[in-house]
Amino acid sequence: MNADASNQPDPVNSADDAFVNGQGNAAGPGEIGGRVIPLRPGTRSADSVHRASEIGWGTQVEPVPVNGEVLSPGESAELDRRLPNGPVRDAGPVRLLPAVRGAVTAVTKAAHNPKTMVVIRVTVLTLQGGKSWALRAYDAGTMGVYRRQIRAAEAAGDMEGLRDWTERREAAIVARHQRFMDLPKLAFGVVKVVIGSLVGLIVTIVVVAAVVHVSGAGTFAGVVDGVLDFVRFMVWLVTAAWTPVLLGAPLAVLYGAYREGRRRGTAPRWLATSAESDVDLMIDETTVAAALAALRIPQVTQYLKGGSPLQYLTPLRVDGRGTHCVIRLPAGVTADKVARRRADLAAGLHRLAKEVYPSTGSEEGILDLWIADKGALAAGAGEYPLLEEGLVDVFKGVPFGRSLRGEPILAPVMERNTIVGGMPGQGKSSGARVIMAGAALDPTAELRIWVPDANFDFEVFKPRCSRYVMGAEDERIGEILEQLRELHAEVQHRGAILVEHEEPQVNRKLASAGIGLHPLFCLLEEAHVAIQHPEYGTEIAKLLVDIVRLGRKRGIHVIVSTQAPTKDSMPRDVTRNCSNGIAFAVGDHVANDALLGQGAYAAGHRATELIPGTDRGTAVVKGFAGESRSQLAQAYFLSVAKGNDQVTPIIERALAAIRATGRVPGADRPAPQGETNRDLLEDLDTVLGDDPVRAADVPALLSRLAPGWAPYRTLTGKALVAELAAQGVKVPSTGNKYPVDPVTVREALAKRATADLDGDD
Ligand SMILES: Nc1ncnc2c1ncn2[C@@H]1O[C@H](COP(=O)(O)OP(=O)(O)OP(=O)(O)O)[C@@H](O)[C@H]1O
Repeated sequence: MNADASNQPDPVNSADDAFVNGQGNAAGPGEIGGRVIPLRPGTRSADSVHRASEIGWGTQVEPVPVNGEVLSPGESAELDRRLPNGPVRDAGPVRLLPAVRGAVTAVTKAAHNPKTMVVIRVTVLTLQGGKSWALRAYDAGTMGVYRRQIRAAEAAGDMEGLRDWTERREAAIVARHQRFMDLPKLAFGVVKVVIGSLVGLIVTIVVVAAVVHVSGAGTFAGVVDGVLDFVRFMVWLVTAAWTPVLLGAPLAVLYGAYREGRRRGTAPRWLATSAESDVDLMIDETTVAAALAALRIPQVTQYLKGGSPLQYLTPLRVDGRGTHCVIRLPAGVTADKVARRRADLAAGLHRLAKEVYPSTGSEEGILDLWIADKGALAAGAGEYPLLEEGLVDVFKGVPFGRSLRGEPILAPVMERNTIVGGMPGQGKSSGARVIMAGAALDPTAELRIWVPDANFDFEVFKPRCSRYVMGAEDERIGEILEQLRELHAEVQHRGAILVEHEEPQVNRKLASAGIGLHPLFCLLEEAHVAIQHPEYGTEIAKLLVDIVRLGRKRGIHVIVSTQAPTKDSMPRDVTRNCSNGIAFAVGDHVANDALLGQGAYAAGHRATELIPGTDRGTAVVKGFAGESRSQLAQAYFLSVAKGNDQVTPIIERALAAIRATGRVPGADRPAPQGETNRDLLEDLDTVLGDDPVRAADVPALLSRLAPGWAPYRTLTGKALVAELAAQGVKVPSTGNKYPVDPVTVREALAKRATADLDGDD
């Protein structure tokens, strides 16, 4: 609102001016005339500023008529209320002219009327859809895809790519030309087929009519009349349907254009209505380029600024539940750099971080990008397929999850071992549980589960297991060691059975033959806890190495689960012999390669690119689809939570299937009992011959006699002498050799026996 600068002072403006200039009006109270103070630039319209500079300080201001009306504070507040953006600031209390007020009210109403907004939005989207079709038609007509790739290869100095795309373009032109040349031939062929069909139809009608006539079932003319009636009906039907079809066609085209416009997702944001919050952004070359540009990586920005399109090694194409492409990034940018900005990239693509999977392709500078359709991954892998019914043949694999593309993934388990790893809480136990649930559903399979930790995760499997140990206490880990020794012996035994049957490895036939070669699934959870146990760890590690190395071909599948495998927490020979690798989010390339194989990180198989939390339940899996390939998998999830225990019904179903055929495989053999007590004097009596033996050499003899008895493994000569002294057997020092004399030992034994007898009396 312009100031009224006439000689007649505007009381409102005067107050305003005084405020903005920081001084009062020069005229005293009651004075009408006085010095006119020009307005400070920036607080008034350009027009008034311009005039102020023209007139200079203290110049008489020309009167300018202004359409306005002085309002009372009440009227001013009422106007504020009606105007769309709340109270008017710095405008002074004014009343609009009726015509302007009408227009403002109409526009305001329209802008706030959802129906009007929808109409505008639909119109804009339909027009944009039409434009998109036109551009696509132009693109297709002028071989746009090839054109852009040729430019991109040229810009990147990629001569091979340039040659390749040029050749592809030429081949496409030749093919199109050929199709064009073939058109007359095609049309002629269609005409021939139509005429042939007509003639065939007429002949058939004539033959049928003749047969009807001859057989006396009707007359020749009757059949022909019937056919003619049918033809007349069809003509009538087409004529009747023609008008609605003609009227509906433009509507269908408009609807198609609207859909196309929505897919492009480029309608102005201010036109979005709450009903369309699910509008998807169409993923195409432009949106991908824009999302990459928004990362503000200098080389990418510079490259795109130069007008060169991105170089697509695999152009964008629909891939299962999303879109996939492979891009050669501008020189100096690694795919890893982009992958590390995954959340930012996702924001640019209007996706959640877990819906965008950038990874390193076959070279550092090649970006493999998969973008899920909006919301497509929300349901995770979905329901475990064998939740309600079904059994498994482990020779065909067990259900594990779904690829991001949505295809079910089976984990191959025979002749393999599996290592599962990742940061805490990312899904290791759940992943192992899914594999073991699958194994449980094969009635021929035996299950052994060892959890060296106080952990409920696998308790529900207990009834299906032939061996189950859970707990972090030393005794529990000692038990695990015992059972690994038993398994180690079984590996050897199975080898002998295979030799007997002249087979190199267990197959389905042998596995089902009841000769001790049934599939055996062993899970060692939190394996690092057992392997790093101060007393039993070394032997556990040694046994594991042998079992994973030799057990594969003998029908034994070992799953080791650990957090971040290092050379101390997981022997290299174990990781090397696990051809299945399941890596949930990991912290560094060392853990990555331990899970996915040496060199996996360098080859672009990177669980380091998974985001802890965001990607819970999603893993990079190796060995599930060919040895050299890895893929991203969403694991099925089987809850064992109280009130939502999904595993127990599976175990019950598995047990019912087993009862129909026999017993839980392996459960008939009692678990090896860890040694709870040994008698030192009895053992010395056994290991010592007739001559005295140096005390330092005796522990080795005792260990050989009872390898499972931990105290013998740590026993020293000096400790032995002390222990014998405590039991009444004196060992002389004799030249510092401390010979343990079998005679003294046997005397002590006899003495003890007599004392026992005396006690009994
Ligand atoms: N495939 C999945 N789908 C959905 N949620 C999952 C999936 N896997 C795991 N989760 C969620 O993550 C939680 C932790 O999973 P889990 O116990 O398997 O992790 P972990 O890696 O074994 O953790 P820790 O190392 O602490 O034992 C689960 O309770 C579950 O809520």
